[in-house]
Order: sequence, then C-alpha cells, then structure tokens
Amino acid sequence: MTVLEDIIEGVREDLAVREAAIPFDEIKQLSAAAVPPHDVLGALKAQGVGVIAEVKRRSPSKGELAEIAEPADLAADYSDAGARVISVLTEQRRFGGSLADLDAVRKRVPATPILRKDFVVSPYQVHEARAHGADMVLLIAAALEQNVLEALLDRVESLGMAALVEVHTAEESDRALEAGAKIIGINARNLHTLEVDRDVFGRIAPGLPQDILKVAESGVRGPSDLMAYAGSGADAVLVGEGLVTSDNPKSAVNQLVTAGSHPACPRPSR
Ligand SMILES: O=C(O)c1ccccc1NCC(=O)[C@H](O)[C@H](O)COP(=O)(O)O
Repeated sequence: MTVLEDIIEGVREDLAVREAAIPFDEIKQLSAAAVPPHDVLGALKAQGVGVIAEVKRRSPSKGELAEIAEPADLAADYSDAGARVISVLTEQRRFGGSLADLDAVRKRVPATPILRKDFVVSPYQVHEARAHGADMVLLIAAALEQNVLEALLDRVESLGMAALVEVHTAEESDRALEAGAKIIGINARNLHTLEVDRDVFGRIAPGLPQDILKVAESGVRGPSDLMAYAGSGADAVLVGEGLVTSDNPKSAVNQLVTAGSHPACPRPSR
C-alpha cells in the first residue's frame, strides 16, 4: 500500500464516523447556511506571486513540525503578513489537523480566503468544507478516478468555492484540464516516495494554458525558492514546513510576500 492509499484508508474510516453523526442531508443544509465564500480565483490573480500559507503540525515525511496550540493566532500572523490564502490541514491521523482548526481560523480571519487541505474523496467532505467556512478545497488527481474528480470539481464550484486540483505528472495535468480545473497545483512532493523535487514544477507548468492559475506546492524554504518557481511560471506558492518551523512565521511570510511583489520577481504572463 502506498503512503497516499494508507492516508486515504484512514480518511475514509474517519469520514464514516462523521457521516454517522451528521447525515449528508444535514451537512448539505449546513453548507447552504454558511457565510458566503470568498473569491479565491480573484485573490490569487492579483498582482505579484501570491503566498498560500499553511497551518501544518506534522507530516508523514517529517513527523512533528510544530505544536501550533493556537492555529488561529498563526493564521492571523499569516494574514497580517500578506498571505492571500490560508491553507488549513484538517486531516487528523497523519497531519494532526481538524475541522476545529478550520473553525478557529475562519472565525479569526474572516476576510482571508481559506483552503481546506485534506484528502477529499467524497461530496460529503466538500459540503463539510463549506459548512466550516472554507473557500477552496484540494482535489488530488492521483487519488481520484476521472469521473469522481470531475463530479467533485463540479460540486465544489456549484457551492461557490474554488478547487485546487493537485497534480504530479503531465498525465495528471491533462486529466485536471479535462476535468475543467481553473487552478492547478503542481506538487514537488512525490506522494509515493515523499521526496521533494522542485524541478517537477518547471517540467509541467510550461505545458499548461496561460489562463490556468498555477500554484507551486511544497519545498519553499525562503524567497529564493519562490523566485525560482516564479521564473518557471508560478502564480502562487503553497508553503507549510518553511513557515511553521520558522522562529518567526509572520516575518517568514512577509519575506515571501515582499519577494513575490518585487519588480525583479518574474511575472507570469497571462
Ligand atoms: O508533507 C508531507 O509529508 C505529505 C505527505 C503525503 C501527502 C501530502 C503531504 N503534504 C501535503 C502537502 O502537499 C504540503 O503540506 C504542502 O504542499 C506544503 O509543503 P511544504 O511547504 O514542503 O511543507
């Protein structure tokens, strides 16, 4: 069993428990009653290379990263420092996240778009994300059959949210385009070996249409990594470990935001 399959097995078990507690019809109603979603696409299309800053306690590749007793405080720092989107990992077993983290962050940064970062395999999780105030949902192409990817993407957009469709290969990016993805995340972290290869972005991004918003995921440890991704066409970077392990996450985001808006930073042409 691969790491991804193992994670998803646990996600499905935890999902079954939540579905038993709050049935699908009820979560649908809760999602319809939630605060309206933010325009994530608009936020990410703004001038400069955007920063998506992640609340990440631990990971399968690195184990414990940071305690993060108050995810809302961290998110407020990220937002104050200019992050365009806050990514909240809600997977519990391997990443130490929760929907309670999402609730706390939503409450604290009402004006900043939030990505629910999880292993979404069911429409239930999409409604759940919206019910808890998320504006964007991660869909990992490698984890989803094509018809399921398309159905989940449609459902995300029907609720007014945006989907970050994550790919690792050119074949997966073709599938993402076929599904109608508007925002494609190219993850440098191989979800089978967990190794990070930043060159993956530069191999895939040039093959994507100009109007697709391109997010470079994983491996950003400082401004030079952001600049390198920008040089390969990134509109935004998604950063976790480099921020949560920093002595000063607010300053770390600020340095990335400054680099991303500097005139010397390569501008993706659109
Ligand atoms: O981070 C992991 O070890 C991991 C393992 C298996 C599946 C997903 C994983 N991470 C999710 C992410 O993609 C990252 O949290 C995100 O891109 C930020 O990466 P980084 O800045 O390198 O923490």
